[in-house]
Amino acid sequence: MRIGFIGLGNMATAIIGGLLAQGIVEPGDVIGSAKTAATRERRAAELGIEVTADNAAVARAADVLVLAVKPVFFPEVIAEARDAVRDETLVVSIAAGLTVEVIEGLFGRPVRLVRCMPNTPALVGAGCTAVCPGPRATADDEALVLRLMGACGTASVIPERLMDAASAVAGSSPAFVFMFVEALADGGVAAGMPRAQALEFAAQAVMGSAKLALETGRHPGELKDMVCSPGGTTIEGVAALEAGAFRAAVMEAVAACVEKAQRL
Ligand SMILES: NC(=O)C1=CN([C@@H]2O[C@H](COP(=O)(O)OP(=O)(O)OC[C@H]3O[C@@H](n4cnc5c(N)ncnc54)[C@H](O)[C@@H]3O)[C@@H](O)[C@H]2O)C=CC1
Ligand SMILES: O=C(O)[C@@H]1CCC=N1
Repeated sequence: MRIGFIGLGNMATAIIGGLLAQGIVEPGDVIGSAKTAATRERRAAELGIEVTADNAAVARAADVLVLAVKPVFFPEVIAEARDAVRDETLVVSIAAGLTVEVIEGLFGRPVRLVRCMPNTPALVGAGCTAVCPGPRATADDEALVLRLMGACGTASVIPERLMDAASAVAGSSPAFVFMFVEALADGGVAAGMPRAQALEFAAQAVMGSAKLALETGRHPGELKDMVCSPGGTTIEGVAALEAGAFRAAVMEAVAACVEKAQRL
């Protein structure tokens, strides 16, 4: 099976890296295209995959074709590649905001299409991917995408009406988490920790907290209460975050992502 990626940016690279690391594909199974020679050369060196400037060549070679450019470039990329896409090719879009209907409209014909909303932790096998099969995707297509993306973390089928929410909560949220980790480390540095140690402690504490929530299934509020010793230090920090409208700010970040996705 050959997997083609049109676009070799941050997300495509994370997926390819995750698939390679998990041994799901070999470098020879992957062909990709990127806009610039510099990107093509870098990805070829990093990943050991075949690269080209020719999107139609990627489409022609691919049994699974991943459209991994930004939404704004979908019209030109699909116009360039669609005649080379075989009827039996499975097309996977990872674009935020673009619906199955819009993407099929750009092809101008029925295609075996599955929408995915992955995230960058796929690179280390800890991704979270939402999957939405189009009307002409077969059960085997859905199973294949679940297998590929499930090898890079978790992969779950959701209704298309929730894809913008999933894009915010899982696709975009790593950026928010990295901001949180950086801010925790800044606080540690302010209290005298060396920067590298503060970053390691912050990232490990966030990863451990997420692992504790996922593996126990206990509500985050309960887990938060487990940390807040009566009259202790943590509850002072919780009070400071509440005073800074931390939860409201996070909810507003999700809403802003959803609103932008709906405008794409
Ligand atoms: N970055 C992320 O964490 C996530 C991104 N996505 C989606 O993935 C897609 C790509 O996003 P990023 O990787 O962040 O963007 P990026 O800017 O890092 O990469 C985009 C890639 O597309 C290439 N490209 C642009 N025009 C092209 C063309 N005409 N032909 C061939 N290649 C072309 C660029 O050279 C670049 O390699 C977007 O649709 C985004 O919504 C989805 C989930 C998460
Ligand atoms: O920022 C974006 O548009 C993409 C989609 C989700 C994460 N990154």
